[in-house]
Amino acid sequence: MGYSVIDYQIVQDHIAVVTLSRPESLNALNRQMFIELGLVFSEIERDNRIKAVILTGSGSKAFSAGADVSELQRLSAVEARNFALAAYRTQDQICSLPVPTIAALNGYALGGGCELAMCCDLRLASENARLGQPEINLGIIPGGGGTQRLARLVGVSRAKELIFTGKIIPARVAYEWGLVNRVVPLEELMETAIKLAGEIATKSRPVLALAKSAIDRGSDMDLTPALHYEIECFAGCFATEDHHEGIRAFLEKRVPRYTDR
Ligand SMILES: CCCCC/C=C/C(=O)SCCNC(=O)CCNC(=O)[C@H](O)C(C)(C)COP(=O)(O)OP(=O)(O)OC[C@H]1O[C@@H](n2cnc3c(N)ncnc32)[C@H](O)[C@@H]1OP(=O)(O)O
Repeated sequence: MGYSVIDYQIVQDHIAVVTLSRPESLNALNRQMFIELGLVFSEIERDNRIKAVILTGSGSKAFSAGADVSELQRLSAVEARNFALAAYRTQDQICSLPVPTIAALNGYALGGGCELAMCCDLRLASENARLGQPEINLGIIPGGGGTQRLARLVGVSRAKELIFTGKIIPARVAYEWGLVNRVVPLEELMETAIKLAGEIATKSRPVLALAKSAIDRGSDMDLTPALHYEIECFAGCFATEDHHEGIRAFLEKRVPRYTDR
């Protein structure tokens, strides 16, 4: 399928790379971008070969500087709601993809860009990356999950500090706060992301999906139902062919050969 504001590639058989591609506006997120992200993530979901997805931005300056401010400028309250709902649907597709996702933050990840990064399972940042929710400086608040996902990742206090001040933090601070998993030089970012994706891709696809579901759905529950949900996911592993292979390979002292069934 042809895309105009994103780029899509499959590298090393099992790894998909989706690139936000509007470098002239620091990969600002417009309606078309959300439409194409929805389409590409549907394509990825249907492709059983893919075992890890990397989401990054074009150029060396930004992952995404947020929602396209020139589009926001024209919105009525009703249209703003529809825009945020459309973004929510795409984000929900990304969050519930049964395959691990890695955001490779190659520069600014601001506003909707930071919100999109927080929809991924893991975040790697280049040393020049800067993260924040500066919407307050435009007279608005985050509308793409920033008030919720940021607070869950860094705690309510730090989320409030970022959202109330619009302050942008460097990658190092984002790492100290637990907002990104790792910080690497820009030149090594994609190599590191592909290496991590490759490591994940050696595991069983259905078992990765069960691990992701146990963590994500469980973290939206109280502890007791979450622990019961984990038990269901654990039991689900025993319905896969791959768990036989994993256990057999361990006992035979060899590397498992998963078939993703
Ligand atoms: C997920 C659902 C969304 C829900 C709501 C989300 C809301 C938002 O995300 S609001 C936007 C939040 N982001 C921002 O406020 C950041 C805006 N950008 C900046 O502050 C700066 O561009 C910068 C600090 C990121 C970089 O500054 P600088 O190095 O000086 O680069 P320029 O400002 O010259 O930018 C180059 C070029 O890109 C255009 N641009 C940057 N960000 C956006 C944007 N968010 N929307 C539209 N266009 C953007 C900028 O206007 C420049 O274009 P030209 O003037 O044509 O060269």
